[in-house]
Formats: sequence, structure tokens, C-alpha cells
Amino acid sequence: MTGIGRLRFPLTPRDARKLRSVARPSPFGLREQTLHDPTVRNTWEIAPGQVKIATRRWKPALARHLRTLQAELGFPEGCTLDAVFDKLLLYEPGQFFKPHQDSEKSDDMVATLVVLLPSQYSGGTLTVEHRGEKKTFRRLEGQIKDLSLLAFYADCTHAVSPVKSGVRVALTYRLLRGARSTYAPPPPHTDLVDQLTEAAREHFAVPLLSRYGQTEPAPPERLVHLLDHEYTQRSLSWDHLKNADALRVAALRAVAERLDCVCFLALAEVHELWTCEDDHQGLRYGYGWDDAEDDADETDAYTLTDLEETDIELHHWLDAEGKRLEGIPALVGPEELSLTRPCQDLAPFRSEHEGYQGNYGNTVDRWYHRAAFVMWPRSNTFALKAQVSPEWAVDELLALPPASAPALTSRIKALLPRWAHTAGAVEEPRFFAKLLKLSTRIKDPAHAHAWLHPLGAHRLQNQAMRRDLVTLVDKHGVRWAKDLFTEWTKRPTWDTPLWAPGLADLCEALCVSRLPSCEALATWLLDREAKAARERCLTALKLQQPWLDLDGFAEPSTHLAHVLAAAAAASASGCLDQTMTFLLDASRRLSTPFFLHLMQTCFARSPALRAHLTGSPLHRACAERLAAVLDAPARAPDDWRIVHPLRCTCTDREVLSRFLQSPDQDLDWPLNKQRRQHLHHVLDAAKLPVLHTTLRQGSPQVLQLRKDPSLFTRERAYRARVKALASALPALPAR
Ligand SMILES: O=C(O)CCC(=O)C(=O)O
Ligand SMILES: [Fe+2]
Repeated sequence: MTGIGRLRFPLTPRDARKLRSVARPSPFGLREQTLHDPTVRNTWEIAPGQVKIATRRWKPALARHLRTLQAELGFPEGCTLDAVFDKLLLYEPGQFFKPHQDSEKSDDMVATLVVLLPSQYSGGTLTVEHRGEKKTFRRLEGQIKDLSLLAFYADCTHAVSPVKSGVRVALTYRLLRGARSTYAPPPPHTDLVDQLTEAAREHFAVPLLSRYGQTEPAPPERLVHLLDHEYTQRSLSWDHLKNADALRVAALRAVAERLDCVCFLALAEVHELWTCEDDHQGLRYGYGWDDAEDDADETDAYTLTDLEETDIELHHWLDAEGKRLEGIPALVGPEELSLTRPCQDLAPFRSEHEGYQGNYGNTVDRWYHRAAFVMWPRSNTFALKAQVSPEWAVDELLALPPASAPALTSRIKALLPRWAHTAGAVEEPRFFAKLLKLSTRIKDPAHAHAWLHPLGAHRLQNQAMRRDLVTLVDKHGVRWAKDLFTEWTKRPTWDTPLWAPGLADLCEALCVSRLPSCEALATWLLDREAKAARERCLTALKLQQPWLDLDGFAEPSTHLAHVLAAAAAASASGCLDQTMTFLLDASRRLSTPFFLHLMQTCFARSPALRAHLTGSPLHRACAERLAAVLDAPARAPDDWRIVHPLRCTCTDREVLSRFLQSPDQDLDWPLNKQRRQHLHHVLDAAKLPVLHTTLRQGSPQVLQLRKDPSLFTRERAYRARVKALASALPALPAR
């Protein structure tokens, strides 16, 4: 030993002290970092360069032991192990090493070897966890002169409990797959491959309806098998799979070959959410030293109860040649998953325990690094990539030569089960133009319908798209088109844009084609939308109309204008007449601002509609309304009267109306809470220039109404707008 000379064993307390004088406190390797944390690791360490071992005798002895270890660890014949000396560790009383995994410093590292040198000590037991099983290796009384060798797989969690007396001295070695290893897993048994093939065939054949965003039952696209051991980006490769993983993957690769599947290795990031019960005494999860009086373990103690949620993400894909692959969906669905070793048996790399949270109970989040063998029928690659990039998929399909219709059909069919979700997530308008273009090449009407489903009527935004639509209607007929538009106009979410603005252009394109099916569709669309717009107007009429607010009912009036414009574009005189009649009929009930807004929008909507409306009875009605506003004398500066119809039917309406129409500016009105609230609501809805507050005094409290001077400014602004509107309207032709 550099600095102190030769050591004899069993180690004497004097030599132990000397050893300690040349040692340094151990750092602790946590994945990529090296930390000094005496609460995790508290030992003395001596670097390999300072230690010289009597190689002549030790080398053959170690080689013999390595052969035994190789067999015991389950490495097959032909797979030799090399031991690389790592360090010498010295544990004095109280020193320990908390549960950890050794960082795999090279891809070839398969296990750790601990050689315990002869010395007297108690405590310091080594606990190793593998596949949910824990083994404790204790120093026995008579072992003072023994050399003990302990080896465990590199991904095992292990720990050393505090030494109680004496000193514990250990040499640690990294066990590597030997450079001369000729090991290749034996060819898998035919019976096994037969059985697995059947299971995989069934997996890829049975349609399920279980996936997010899926609209029709389809078999899982992939089979994802989680491996037993843990791997890092560096250590994951086809040639370096550990033990059982190597055998299993060899069998699965044989299956993949038989079923014409492609196969991959990938890293799997697993997150689990468990409910748990906190342990207050007794039962504990996690590591506790076997000796009860030793309480060095301060981790949370809990018992897992139910697995509530699992999400698995795959990344770092390697194809069968070991090349990187991208563009495959990362999330693994439960229907794709297979595993032999549950995560519970592994050590999570991160875990978060939420103690008692009132109603929520206790939960633990756990994250694991795992790896997976993934396979899928070669023909599924397209559908899988399309899930990540539907834009790419549509471009690929458009690039197919027109002669390859069967290829197009089969690829489109593969995309359909999830298409509504996949394509529905795209925003880009150009994507939808391509989608529509491609649909003209689809023969089957049902496929074409499902393919176009995500588009939505509001996206028919340019001439080329409308022309494609004409082609489709001609090909599949009006019935098909009506079904499509019924779906397209459903507005899946509240923020889906309205499609009525595009109706006029669409009707025009349909009618210009002169195809009977297209004309029939235009008529149907128009009548349907006209009805919807009328209903919307009737609904608005039932509501309290705002005072002198030209934009108060902009939505229903704009909708009606779109419909009238579409009817004009399609020269649909029936629809035009019907809508005009409806409006004239309703005009008595429409407040002047509403009516004027409607006319303004209609005249501005399109030249064709303007031409239709000029001189119409509607135009005359509008001119009368304008004149009525403009001819009325301006409000006198002390005139506080407000005339405005109130929609409500409550008993207080009378009093309120009387106050509004009176020259009075104020009203203090004791009212119970319910009636006060109702009146607040009525005044707000009517947008009246009246301040309304509650004086929190007396019983009942007092509703205070105060007419506001904005009465005068708002009225002036309104008259100015009406004036501008009058000059923008075409002159009424002389009768
Ligand atoms: O001292 C031991 O037995 C184990 C040491 C160890 O786990 C390590 O060095 O990583
Ligand atoms: Fe270790």
C-alpha cells in the first residue's frame, strides 16, 4: 500500500489506523455527477493506483472465482468476465453506504464484485435487491479469516448498513463482458418461437377500441415489450442486452422475422402514480437495515396500494441495424404493452410522495428508466409516422403515381381509425387543401367521407378547394355530400370558426358547375343555413335589446347577411324572397339599431346582394327608420327621459319604465335582495345610461338608480353613426 507498506490479514487495528491515514472520504456517483454527501455515503476510500495486490497468487484465484460467478450470475458458456479493480473501501464504526445503483462506467459493465478482506467487524451487512427480491449478506462470527466474494448485476440497488464495531475492508471491481467473449445467445427454441408467433399474430389481428383519439376499432399498431434490466442511452444496443433480455429479444426477433415485422430497441421512460398508505409503525416500504435498532434510514415509509396511472414514453430508437430512427409516436398505449417484470420490482430513479392531502388520500409518483423491444408489421410504419406528422403522410400520398391506386387505398385505410384526431390537430390551411385534393383520388365513398371528416366547412377557403369539392360531389352524389356537411357544420368546439362567411362563395362555385348534384347541394345548404339564421334572429328577439347600440346584435344580423349574400350569389330567388319576407315581418319587432345594423351589413356584404336589395321593400323600410331617427329633434340639454322597451315581465317593470320615461334623474327604491338583483340584471342587459347601486342601509336595502349624463353623449354618437350610414346606403329609386 503506497505510503504504509505491506498489509497482513486479518487486519490488525494498528494497520487499520495506518490504512485510514492514507484514505480520503468517498465521493458518491449519482448518474453523471459525483457528489460528496456523507448522508448517502460515509466511508473511506483508497484509489486503485495506491494499492498493489500480489498478482501472482491473486490472479489465478480471481480467474477461478470469476468462472464460478459467471455461471452463478447466469452468463452462458463462452461469455467470459473481466474484473477491473475500482477501489479499496474502509468502513469504520458508524460508516455506511445508502441504497444506490453503481454508475455503469462502460457499456460492457455487467456486474459489480465486492471482495471483503479478512478483518474483524460487526454490522456492515450488504443488502442487494434484484427483481423485487432482497438478500442480505451478513458477516458471521467465524469469518474473521475469510475472504468473501459477492457479485450482483450492475442494475441492482444495494446498500451497506452501518458498521457497529471493528473495520470492514472491501475491494470493489467492475465486472465487464470479456473482450474474448464469443457469446451469442443460443438460437431460441422453435416451440417457444411458435407460441410467441401465435400470440403476436393475435395481438396484431384483434381489433380493439381503446385508444385515445380513435374512432373505429383497429388492432394495436405495435407490440412494446419492456425489458427486465435497465439500460442507459450508452448501454442500449442489440449486442449488449443483459441475461434474460438477450434470450427473450432473440426469440422476439425470430417472431418478427416470421411475421414480417420490423423491430426496434428504445429507451422507455415510465411514470407511475400509486395510491399509498403511510406507515406509522411496523410495515415499511423501501430499505430499512435488518437490525431494528439501526435507524439510519430516513426515507418516507409507505405501502403502495393501487396503481392509478401509468404513462410510458419511448425515445432513442434503434432499428435492427442499430441505426437511429425518428418520427415514431412516443406514447405507449396499454393495448400495445407487454412485460414480465413490473416496475415495482425496480428501483425508481425519482419518486415523490404526497403525504395526507385532506380528501385526496396519499399518492406516490415514481419514474423509472427502462428499455423496450418494439415490433410492428412492416406495413404499419406509414400509419405510425403519420400520427407524428400527418403533413408528411399527405405529401407522401400525393406523391404516389396515379397508377398506384391500390397502394393509396391501403395506406389511407391504415390511417382512418385515428385520422379524425391526427388530422384534426393540424392548423395549417394548406394541409387541408392537400387533404381535399387527395380525396378526389379516393374511390370508396365511405373512405372519402372518413378522410375528409377532420376538414370542417369553415376551411373551404379558396377557389381550388371549392373546385375539388365540386369534383367530389359529382363523383359521390348529393346524399354523400349532405352527410359530409352535416358532420362538417357541427362545430366540435365553441371556438371553431363559423362557416357561414364562406357560404356565398361555395354556393356560387356549386352553381357555376351547372351540375345538378351540385346545384341540389347548394339549395340544400342555403335552405338549411337560412333556417338556422332565422332561428338565431328569433332567439335574439326574445332577449332584451340594448339601448341605441348598433352592434348589440351583430352576430344574428351578420349571419342573416351571409345567407342573403349566398342566396344572391346562387340566384336562389326562393330563398331570397323567403328570407326578405321573414325580415319584413320581423322588422316591427326589431329595434331600430338592430334593423339598421342588419341593413348596413347586407348592403356592404356583396355587390350582388346590394343590387338585389336596392329598391326592395326592405330598403324602403330601412330608409323610413333612418328618417325617423334623423328627423327627430335633438335632445334638449335638460331632457332626461329615456324611452326603451323592457323585455322583462316582472312586477317591477312598471315602476322602472315609469322612472325611465319620467324627467326624474334619481330613484331610491327599497327592495328585497332578489328583486334588486333582477333589476341590476335588466339594466345591464339593456345597456341603459343608468347607474344602479345598492345602498346597504335599512331593511330592505335601497336600490339607487341615477340617470347618467352619458345619456346625452351616447345619443349624439348614435345619431352621427346613423347619419353616416344613411349617406352610405344607395339612394332609394323613385317609385
Ligand atoms: O462496500 C461494499 O460492500 C459495497 C461498495 C459499493 O457499493 C460501491 O462501492 O459502490
Ligand atoms: Fe455500489
